Amino acid sequence: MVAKIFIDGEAGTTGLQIRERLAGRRDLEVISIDADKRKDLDERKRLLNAADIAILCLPDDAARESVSLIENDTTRVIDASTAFRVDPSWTYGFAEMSKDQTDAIAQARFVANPGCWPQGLIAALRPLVEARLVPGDYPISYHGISGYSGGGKQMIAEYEGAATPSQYMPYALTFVHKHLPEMALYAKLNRTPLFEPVVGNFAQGMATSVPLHLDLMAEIPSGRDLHAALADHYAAIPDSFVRVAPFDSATAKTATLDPQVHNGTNTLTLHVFSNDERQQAVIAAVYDNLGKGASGAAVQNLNLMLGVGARESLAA
Ligand SMILES: NC(=O)C1=CN([C@@H]2O[C@H](COP(=O)(O)OP(=O)(O)OC[C@H]3O[C@@H](n4cnc5c(N)ncnc54)[C@H](OP(=O)(O)O)[C@@H]3O)[C@@H](O)[C@H]2O)C=CC1
Ligand SMILES: CC(=O)N[C@@H](CCC(=O)OP(=O)(O)O)C(=O)O
Repeated sequence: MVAKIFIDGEAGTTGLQIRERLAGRRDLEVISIDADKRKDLDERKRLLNAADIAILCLPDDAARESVSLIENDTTRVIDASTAFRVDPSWTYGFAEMSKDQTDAIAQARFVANPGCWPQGLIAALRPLVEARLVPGDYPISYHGISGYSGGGKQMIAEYEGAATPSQYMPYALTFVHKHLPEMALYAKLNRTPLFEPVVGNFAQGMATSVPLHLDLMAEIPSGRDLHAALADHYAAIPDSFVRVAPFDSATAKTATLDPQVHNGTNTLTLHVFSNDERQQAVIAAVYDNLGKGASGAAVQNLNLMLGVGARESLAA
């Protein structure tokens, strides 16, 4: 059976990159909405109900509207927005998060695709919290830089239309970013992280970091302990797109932290930097905001839900 896929929001930044990845697939048919009916409620409803899997690439309110338009009990949904990420009746679409998550996504009817910022934090911290190397109440700070496509069509237009676009723009300095509940829930933190995001003057890609004062841990881990816990976790995940850079090369090659290094792929690489004498470490993550951060992850989840090869349409 050829699965019917409808991308609601296919003309947006995330939707377009999903379309590109799915072009040429023979196991599925992308059913498209006419350009002049993109926001026509009846037409969206018709296509949402005709699809085997609907991928929502919309602002939160429009994504909620799409879900409410589904009247059958068969259309499955992957939602790229923030609307359902901490909803317990949805399955969180970060396949590498735990050993069971791949199967949970494969079976799920409603999958919430992860946010771009949360993925770097969850990838870096959840295995360390589960291994009790970092306590859940540790005061986490999370910093990162994203390409401007992270802000969708509007931010792309602002940057590409400006005579002198900002090179380095910190934002969310009220510390109430919409991704905080998702970060805390899935990284298993019971204290809200202090999050300081930055947008840079480049289109795509991101690099994030979590600094850790190891002397504040009950049992002080070494950098190698942190690295081993992360490497063991991701080695046990089938078809993981999360890689852990070798410990030694990570400390030697900071050039690999270029936020654009994984653009066009679905790879997320973690690096562990540490100084055991000073009892300090940083876990860094590098990935594409429109790869593993959004469109790539959506295709990874689609592949799991369709039961096809995990790497179909995805460059690693
Ligand atoms: N960009 C990124 O890196 C990431 C984005 N996301 C999430 O993915 C979702 C889409 O983001 P992104 O692609 O960046 O956003 P864009 O603004 O680039 O695209 C959103 C699209 O949705 C369309 N749209 C808006 N309202 C409606 C509606 N009521 N009915 C039908 N279509 C509508 C827009 O049309 P129009 O332009 O005409 O208004 C636009 O084409 C968001 O929830 C975002 O938070 C998640 C992770 C990363
Ligand atoms: C650079 C930029 O503005 N990024 C967006 C996040 C993009 C993203 O991840 O979208 P979701 O909110 O759906 O996860 C922000 O910080 O709000």
